[in-house]
Amino acid sequence: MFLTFAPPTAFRTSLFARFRPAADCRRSPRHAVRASACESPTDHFREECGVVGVWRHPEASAVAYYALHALQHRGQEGAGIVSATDDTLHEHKGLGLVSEVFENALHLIPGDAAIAHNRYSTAGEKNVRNVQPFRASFREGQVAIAHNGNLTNAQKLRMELELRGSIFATSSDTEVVLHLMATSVSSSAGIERKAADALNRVEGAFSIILLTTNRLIAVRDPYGFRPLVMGELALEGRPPALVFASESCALDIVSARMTREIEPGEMVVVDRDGHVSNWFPFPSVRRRACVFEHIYFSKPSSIVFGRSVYMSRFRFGQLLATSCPLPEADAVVPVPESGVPAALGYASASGIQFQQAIIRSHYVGRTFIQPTQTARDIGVKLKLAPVEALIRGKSVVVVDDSIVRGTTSRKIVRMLREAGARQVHIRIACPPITGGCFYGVDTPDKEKLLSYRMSDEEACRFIEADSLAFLPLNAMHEFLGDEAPTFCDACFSGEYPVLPAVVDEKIGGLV
Ligand SMILES: O=P(O)(O)OC[C@H]1O[C@H](OP(=O)(O)OP(=O)(O)O)[C@H](O)[C@@H]1O
Ligand SMILES: NC(=O)CC[C@H](N)C(=O)O
Ligand code: SF4
Ligand SMILES: [Mg+2]
Repeated sequence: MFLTFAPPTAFRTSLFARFRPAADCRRSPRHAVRASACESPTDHFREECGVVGVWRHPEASAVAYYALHALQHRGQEGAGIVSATDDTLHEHKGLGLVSEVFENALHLIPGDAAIAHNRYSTAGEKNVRNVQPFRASFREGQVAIAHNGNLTNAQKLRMELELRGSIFATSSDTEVVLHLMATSVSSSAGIERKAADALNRVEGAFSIILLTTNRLIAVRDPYGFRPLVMGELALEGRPPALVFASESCALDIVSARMTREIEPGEMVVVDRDGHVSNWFPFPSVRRRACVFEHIYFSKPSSIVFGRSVYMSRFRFGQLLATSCPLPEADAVVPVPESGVPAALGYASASGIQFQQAIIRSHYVGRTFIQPTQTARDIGVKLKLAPVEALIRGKSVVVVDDSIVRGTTSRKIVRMLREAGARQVHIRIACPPITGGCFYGVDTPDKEKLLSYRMSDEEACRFIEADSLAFLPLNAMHEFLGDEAPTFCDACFSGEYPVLPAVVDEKIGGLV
C-alpha cells in the first residue's frame, strides 16, 4: 500500500519580473550603508552536494573517486564512498576534499559497485557523522544512501519517528529516509518498494542513489529540483558498467557516455544480472528544475536538465548586455571563476573588448574560507588579483554570475579602484536574489541577502560601484522559453513550489 504524497500548493509572494534599470551611484551622493552586517566573506550561496553511482565495474570505487573529483565544485565539506562486494557494504569517508579523504584509501572499498557523495550541508552540522553515504542494516540486509537536495519536512518526520522510538545517528535530513524505509508499510517487499514508500512521505528535493549488495537505485523527486544523469562505460569483453552522477562532467571524466537523465519522479533499479527497470512511484507534478544550477552551481562543461551550462551562462551575459548596456566602457572584465562565460557573452553582444583583468589564484578554493583576521583583512585579494596595466584610467564593466551578500562585488570594486580604474560598473548575469532556498542549496539567512535588504540603488552604493544592474527575470524567462514554467526560480521570484513543513532559523535546518 502506498502512502499518499500531497504536493503542497504553489506559494506565491511577490513577482520581480519587472525590468530593473541600472542603478547609478553617481546620481545621488554616496551614503554610508552599515557594512558590518555584510562583512562575513564565507557566507555565499554555497554549493550543494554531488552524488555518484557505479554498477558492474571491477574497480567501482576508483571510478566513483574520479567522478567525485569532477563534482568537487558541488561540495567541499566532506566526501565518502560505500562499495559493495557479494555479501557486504564497505565504506570510507571523511571531512575535506576528495583527494584528501581518499588518499591511499581505495583498497578499503573493494567490489564492483559503489555509491559516493560530496557534501555541502543544508541540514545538520558540518561534522563527520553527517558525511554521506550513510549505511544501515535492515532485516533484509545492508543499504547505503547518497542524497543531493533538502527535505523540507525532515524535521517533522524526524520528530514523529523519534516519538515512535527511532534513534538517529546523525543530524542530517537524509537519515530520515533510512528510518522511513525501515518502518515501511511494505515490510515484505523489495528495497525499491520500501524506498518508494519512504520517499512518498518526504517533501522537497532529492536526487538519491541507494546501494545494497544486489541492487543500485537512482531516484529523483517529482519536481526534479536537482539533476541526475546516467551513462554507460564500455568495458572490454564484458557488458558496459553503468554510471550515475549529478552532472554529466562526472561521466566525462571516466569516459562514460551519457545515455539520459533520470526523469523527475523516476526510479531506476539495476540488479546483479544487469537488468535495468524503471518506474514512476510518485504522483506527477510539473517539473521545477533549479535554474541556479545553470547560473552558478554546475560545471560549465556539464549538460544539466538537457541544456549546456556554458551556453546558458554565455546567453545570460548576452541578454544582460542587451538589457543593461554600457557602450562607453573600455573593457568587459569577468569575475573568475563562474562569471567568465557570462562576461564572454556580454562582450560578444556589446562589442566591448573582453579582458581578463582579474586573475584568480589556483590555490584558493571555490568558496574560500578565511580563518584568521589577517586573512579576512586581505580579503578577496587572497583569491583575485587585478592586472593594473588593463585597468588604470579605464572604465570597466565587471560581470559576475550572481550577488549574494555583496561581499565579492564590494571588494572587487575597491580592488579595481586601488588599481586605478576610472569607473567600475557591475553587471550581474542573474536577477536579484531576494529569498533563500529550501531545496538543497546552503543559503545565508534572507536578512543577509543584499537584494533582500536593499534596493538596487542602495546596493550600488553599498558595493561602491558607479553603476549596478541585474539580468531582468523576464529576460531569463525569455531565454528558457517554453520551459520557463518548468524551472524553479523561487530565490528570485518568491514562487516556492514546496514550502517547508517546519522552518528553523537555518532554512530546512536540523540542528
Ligand atoms: O555576493 P557574495 O556573497 O560575495 O557571493 C557571490 C559570489 O560568490 C560566488 O563566487 P565564489 O567565490 O563562491 O566561487 P567561484 O570562484 O566559483 O565564482 C559567485 O560567483 C559570486 O562571485
Ligand atoms: N546540499 C545537499 O544536497 C546536502 C544533502 C543533505 N541535505 C545534507 O545536508 O547533507
Ligand atoms: S530556490 Fe533558487 S537555488 Fe533553490 S532550487 Fe529554486 S532556483 Fe534553485
Ligand atoms: Mg564567483
